[in-house]
Amino acid sequence: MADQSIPEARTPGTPQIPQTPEKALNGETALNGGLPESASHKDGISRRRLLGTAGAGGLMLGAAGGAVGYAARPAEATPLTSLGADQVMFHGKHQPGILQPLQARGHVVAFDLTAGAGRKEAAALLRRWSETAQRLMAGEAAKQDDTDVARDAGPAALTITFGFGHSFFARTGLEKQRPVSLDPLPDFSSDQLDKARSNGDLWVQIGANDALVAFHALRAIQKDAGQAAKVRWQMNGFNRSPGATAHPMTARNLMGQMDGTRNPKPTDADFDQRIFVPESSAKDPAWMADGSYAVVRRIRMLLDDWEQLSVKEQEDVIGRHKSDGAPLSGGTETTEMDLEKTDKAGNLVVPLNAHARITRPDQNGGAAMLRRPFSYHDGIDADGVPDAGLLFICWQADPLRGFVTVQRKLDRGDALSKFIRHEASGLFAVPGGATEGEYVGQRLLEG
Ligand SMILES: C=CC1=C(C)c2cc3[nH]c(cc4nc(cc5[nH]c(cc1n2)c(C)c5CCC(=O)O)C(CCC(=O)O)=C4C)c(C)c3C=C
Ligand SMILES: [Fe+2]
Repeated sequence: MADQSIPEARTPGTPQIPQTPEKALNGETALNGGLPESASHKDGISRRRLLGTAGAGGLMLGAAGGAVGYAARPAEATPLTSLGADQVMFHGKHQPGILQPLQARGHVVAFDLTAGAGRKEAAALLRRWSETAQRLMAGEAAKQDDTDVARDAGPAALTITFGFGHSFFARTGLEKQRPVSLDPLPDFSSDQLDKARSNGDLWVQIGANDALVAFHALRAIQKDAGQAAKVRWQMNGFNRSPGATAHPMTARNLMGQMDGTRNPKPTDADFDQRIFVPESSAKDPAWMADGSYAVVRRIRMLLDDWEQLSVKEQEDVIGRHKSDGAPLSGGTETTEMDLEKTDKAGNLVVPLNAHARITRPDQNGGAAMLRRPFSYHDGIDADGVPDAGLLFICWQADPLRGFVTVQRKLDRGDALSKFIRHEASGLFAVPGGATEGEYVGQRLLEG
């Protein structure tokens, strides 16, 4: 099929408004992309309407600029809602899909290179994937054989992120470039991992605030793989839809808890150091500069057992109130937890094995990670048990200092562990973002 993109449909001169990553992550987004509400009017369209809700972080385009790519949009068409118009830029220092707010839909998919495919085919694949990601994230059609699934929709904050697994490097003759941080994760006593749904040569994370936009991207990425790579496993997830709450709030997981409260923030002095590989790293190859390591765990929630607990028992497992996420030691969601506080009987109000106590960086030698999960639900097993839980995805500069340190601690006595089961696992090196004219991973594949 011919290229359907009509770039001239983008409003000429529509400004691209950068958002600070801090606002992006926390969902504290100005409706007008940080400009005064009354700022400017363009052709009678208010700036607010033009830009839409700047909720996706990265660089945003708004309603008039977000829906290019499919023809037959009437000249007088009503602009897209802010949700559809939200656009994240593909090019940048870091790949998209790390710093942006959680999207309502997510797909994660791992590929293995096929028998005949090596470095050359992998490079061509990453080039194709990068072009597709750039086009789809801009609301354009795929270059070849677009399926029309996202026709009529804007980019809806679509992000597509690419990573390399341990096995990729031997397959492509690039063993010398394999980061030591990709060494296999240790076994944990609570693991019940399905090897067929773990790891993989290549990993792609897709997020969007519209289910059709997300599926469209997944299908395009799969078709681009062609003869070079085959799907190894694929998982689907979701989060709350933007706008579902009266004001931006921390997401809830399928146990009903507020989950994400204590995520590191880009304004933290050590944020970059904890989450991204520095430009000159003694431990990492140069091609990983500005990249990050993603640990992906499919964690089933044993909801029948969990839901037997009283709310008070559930709160003791986590160490925070279920209603508002406030620590059991008092205050609001953002109040610092008082680890020493005792009740009248002298018992600690935040139990020693509470999940939110033992995962704290100050209890783990500073270990920190950026958690950016999706919930999942894959139906109900024959015995009536929901196959549901968390696609736990966390980002860090060093998985040994981040995920592994904390998971070892959890293994030794987390109150939550009775109610969850780790069923699949992956560890991927996610290189820095591509610059204009570059594809993701080029510094590795052509370095
Ligand atoms: C190894 C890392 C972690 C796994 C695995 C994990 C699983 C998991 N967590 C929840 C629910 C909550 N986690 C919370 C906090 C929290 N969890 C981790 C790490 C892992 N969680 C960290 C590093 C933190 C933050 C600690 C801190 O900095 O204080 C919370 C509390 C609210 C919050 O801060 O987000 C909840 C709730 C589930 C349900 C789960 C597995 C299914
Ligand atoms: Fe947690």
